[in-house]
Amino acid sequence: MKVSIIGSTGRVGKSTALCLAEEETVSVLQLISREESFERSKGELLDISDALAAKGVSVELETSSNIKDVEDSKIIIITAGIPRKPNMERDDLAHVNGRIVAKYASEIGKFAPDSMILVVTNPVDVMTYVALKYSGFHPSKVFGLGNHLDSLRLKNYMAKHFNVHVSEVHTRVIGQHGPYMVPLISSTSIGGIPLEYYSKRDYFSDYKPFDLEGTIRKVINAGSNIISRKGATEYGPAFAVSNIVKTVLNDEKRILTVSTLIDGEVADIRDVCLGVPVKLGKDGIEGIVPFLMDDNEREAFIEAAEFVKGSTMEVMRLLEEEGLKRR
Ligand SMILES: NC(=O)c1ccc[n+]([C@@H]2O[C@H](COP(=O)([O-])OP(=O)(O)OC[C@H]3O[C@@H](n4cnc5c(N)ncnc54)[C@H](O)[C@@H]3O)[C@@H](O)[C@H]2O)c1
Repeated sequence: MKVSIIGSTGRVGKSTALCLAEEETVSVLQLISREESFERSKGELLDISDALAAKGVSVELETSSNIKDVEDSKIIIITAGIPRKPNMERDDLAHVNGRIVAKYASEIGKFAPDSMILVVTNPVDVMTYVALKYSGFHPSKVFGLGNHLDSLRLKNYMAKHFNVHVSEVHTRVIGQHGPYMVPLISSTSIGGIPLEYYSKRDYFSDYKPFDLEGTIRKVINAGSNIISRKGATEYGPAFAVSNIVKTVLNDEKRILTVSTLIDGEVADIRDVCLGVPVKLGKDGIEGIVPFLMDDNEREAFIEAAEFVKGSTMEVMRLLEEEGLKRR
């Protein structure tokens, strides 16, 4: 069970490394960095080793600046790339990060042809498509983190509002990891009871009206809100990545929302990567789980698809113009 992280000296990369190692999800963790970050990567490895000793956990940690060392990985996580600064949209990074992701995906296709790729680099839906096309992998093997994190944020806000354990909230966010995200409110339930019932009667003695619009705005702005205060998001993405990796390595068949290629399965949308609920197991995506949308959600999902597709096609055109050849 070898897992590699590309971009392992970055804030998301190193937090992900610690999280995966301390949960004993993997047996070998390969930290890949650029040549100029190699010493730093070694430092991260030593620091994580100390943490694991304190925890009494034994995971083999390796570090390399040679991409060839991703070979034999089951999953390769790409976190390499430029992060957003305050007041930037994720989409502003599409071209510059597209180059980085295309290069690594192509090398992964060459050195680890039987692996799976989990993309974290933003704008993640566009980058998932780039990784898919430049690795030459089957769509079931390439997926992106975005809406799983958004879904966790929504769950968390709702659990706090209704004062229930977070596991009682069943909800998800689909579409784009960004302003075109679509919270699936029509299928949201708390303790198995549809959300709409909670506005009709007082289920709890401490019931307060739920501000749905305000909560959705909070989820959309959650990343920016953290970035404007501390410069980056780290722990949320790292633990969300760990959920996905564990689900695959342990063949858990959990239904998580990841960015994946949509090709006619939803609202007749084709050839774009977006967040949808999928069943995940040891071979990656076992299928998109059919889900219900009301008319507004469907319209918003189609709008998200149009936006992400426009951005994706533009990046693919620029990469091809620059001579980056697909596998
Ligand atoms: N999908 C999500 O939910 C999510 C959440 C948080 C961050 N992100 C994204 O993850 C990426 C990393 O964020 P971060 O905060 O860790 O950034 P960071 O600046 O801390 O780390 C970036 C990493 O990428 C590497 N890197 C930078 N330029 C590179 C290049 N040209 N070639 C190869 N490697 C390069 C750096 O060496 C470093 O290891 C960003 O694109 C960020 O927007 C996504």
